[in-house]
Amino acid sequence: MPGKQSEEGPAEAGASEDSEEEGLGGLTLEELQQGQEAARALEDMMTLSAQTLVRAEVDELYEEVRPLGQGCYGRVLLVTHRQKGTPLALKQLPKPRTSLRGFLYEFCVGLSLGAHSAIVTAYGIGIESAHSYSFLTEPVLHGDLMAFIQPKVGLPQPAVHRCAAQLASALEYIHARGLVYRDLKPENVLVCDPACRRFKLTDFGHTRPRGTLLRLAGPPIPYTAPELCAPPPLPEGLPIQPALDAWALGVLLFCLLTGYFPWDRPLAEADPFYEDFLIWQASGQPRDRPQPWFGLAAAADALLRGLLDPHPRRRSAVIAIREHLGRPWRQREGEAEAVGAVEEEAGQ
Ligand SMILES: Nc1ncnc2c1ncn2[C@@H]1O[C@H](COP(=O)(O)OP(=O)(O)OP(=O)(O)O)[C@@H](O)[C@H]1O
Repeated sequence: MPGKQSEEGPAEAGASEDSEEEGLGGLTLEELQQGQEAARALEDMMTLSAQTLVRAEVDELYEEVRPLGQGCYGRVLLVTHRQKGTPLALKQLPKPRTSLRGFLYEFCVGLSLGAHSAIVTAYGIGIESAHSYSFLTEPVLHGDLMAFIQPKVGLPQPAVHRCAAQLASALEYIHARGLVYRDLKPENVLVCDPACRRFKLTDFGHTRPRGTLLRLAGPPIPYTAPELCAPPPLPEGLPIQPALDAWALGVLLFCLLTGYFPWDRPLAEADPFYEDFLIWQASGQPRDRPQPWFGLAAAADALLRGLLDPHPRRRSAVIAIREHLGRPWRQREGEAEAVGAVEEEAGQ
């Protein structure tokens, strides 16, 4: 079942200033500068936000209605403003697990990206309480994508197309600001309506400027790109690129189309499903097509093989999705499509 796995923790270092592309771990100078600008803008925003933190206990200001979700780092509550009654989502990060800097970082990344229609809107309110840090965003009340993916089936095709288009647009927006999202998975995609028409990306705790040096600190998951599993090009790690998100988007779309992960981890020596995929990727021959891919149509093959190219420089950008939206992504549409059609009518 797709989801419920978490990627690596960062082993970060500042980006190199070497002018040779080789010395930049494969990044061009322009790419490196884009990441450095994003890092500087975030630092400024964090300094300002630290000065305007509200110091109060959450229940003095907001009334808890119900939990909306729980992650490894924090919990998210539906609350209402005590005076105005406005419903809000409050993400609360316990102090023992989150530094002030870590909190400000996630808060400011969310604030800087929240104007996009497929990214959860952040309100510029950060709260420091005795035992936690919190910030407020718009509440999205239909849960996350995990609840909508039917095991062994996936999502109805029209919903997959909409989700793909909206997530690609959100990721393109993030990449254009010099950032890499790094945590694409169903739990971080919020669903705005029961017919799956609108989606919003949330959780910017792992987002980092392009060129940040990272090493895999835990076991890889299906969404982990293979370049992060390989020995890093620089001693401090891999300079991260938007291609990491393109990979994760390819894996997520496979899950939405089939209800399965394509593999457990992108390691040919340890995962036969990934090994079979690499053989097919290299040959392009129909006879090498792995069994889990049988139900996909030619447009989905072309899209996913581009997003899941093992070489990050050859991998398609997330926006490649646009070229493939008008065509079917599954070979045969069955029960799931019928359910989708009914839900769509109901949602109109
Ligand atoms: N604005 C929101 N509206 C509704 N539900 C939300 C909202 N934000 C988050 N959630 C729910 O809360 C869950 C946990 O939130 P989030 O991913 O931000 O926490 P986390 O601790 O950073 O998670 P992770 O372990 O993935 O890093 C999400 O999977 C989602 O179901």
